[in-house]
Amino acid sequence: MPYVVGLTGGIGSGKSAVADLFAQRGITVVDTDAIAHALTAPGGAAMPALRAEFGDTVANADGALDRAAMRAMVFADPAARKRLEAILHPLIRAESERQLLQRPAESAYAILMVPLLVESGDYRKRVNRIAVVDCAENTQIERVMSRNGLARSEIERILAAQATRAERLAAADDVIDNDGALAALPPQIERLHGRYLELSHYVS
Ligand SMILES: CC(C)(COP(=O)(O)OP(=O)(O)OC[C@H]1O[C@@H](n2cnc3c(N)ncnc32)[C@H](O)[C@@H]1O)[C@@H](O)C(=O)NCCC(=O)NCCS
Ligand SMILES: Nc1ncnc2c1ncn2[C@@H]1O[C@H](COP(=O)(O)OP(=O)(O)OP(=O)(O)O)[C@@H](O)[C@H]1O
Repeated sequence: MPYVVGLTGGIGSGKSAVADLFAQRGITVVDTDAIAHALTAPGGAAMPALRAEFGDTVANADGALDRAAMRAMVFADPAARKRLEAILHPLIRAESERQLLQRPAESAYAILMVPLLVESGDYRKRVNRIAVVDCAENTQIERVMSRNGLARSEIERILAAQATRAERLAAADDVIDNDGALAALPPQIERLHGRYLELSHYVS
């Protein structure tokens, strides 16, 4: 079993920026957001079940999930979000497990990147350690507004569906501070990488 570090953080906190720095150090990154996107791409394995549950209008002409429409629906309606998650989460979990087990031997440990890790008992049990990318809520909102062009109110609804900053910090073994410049990340990741190499050495 590989040593697995769970990487989490709220929307726009900087998980992808942090994951890239681990990947540059030869570490396998299993990205559950990327898996969710693949499952809902044209011909994606989740699309038949999503059409059956929500109707054919959830798909675009090319067969991919209409992400903007689904986002508007599920972050306004917790029951719809549960129906979406009931279809996607088991598929995401199975695929992430498959990718973890397939990791190349050169990767001494693996990063499992899960936005909803703190919220999920299953993922918490699966990981050996939890690293949280942390920044102020307002920083998250500003970054997502400039990246996706989403309205502040829409981002606030997504934040409301996630654990709070305090809940995430309470679950963290390691905290990566991403309130500053991007240049502040590599020294933090270098230090954690050294620590994870040591820790994985003792369990493998
Ligand atoms: C609602 C969907 C279609 C919106 O798509 P969109 O392209 O706008 O966002 P994307 O998938 O890139 O996710 C961006 C971020 O939104 C947040 N988010 C996504 N799903 C959820 C959720 N169910 N609950 C809370 N926050 C969520 C996360 O911070 C994530 O990093 C999409 O997020 C989705 O299918 N969500 C359900 C699957 C899921 O829970 N994914 C989280 C990874 S396990
Ligand atoms: N320290 C930083 N300074 C400035 N911009 C940053 C910083 N960290 C991340 N960003 C930018 O903020 C946005 C969100 O970062 P990133 O995509 O890494 O977050 P994420 O946690 O993976 O987001 P999501 O949950 O939405 O997938 C990106 O456009 C990224 O380039």
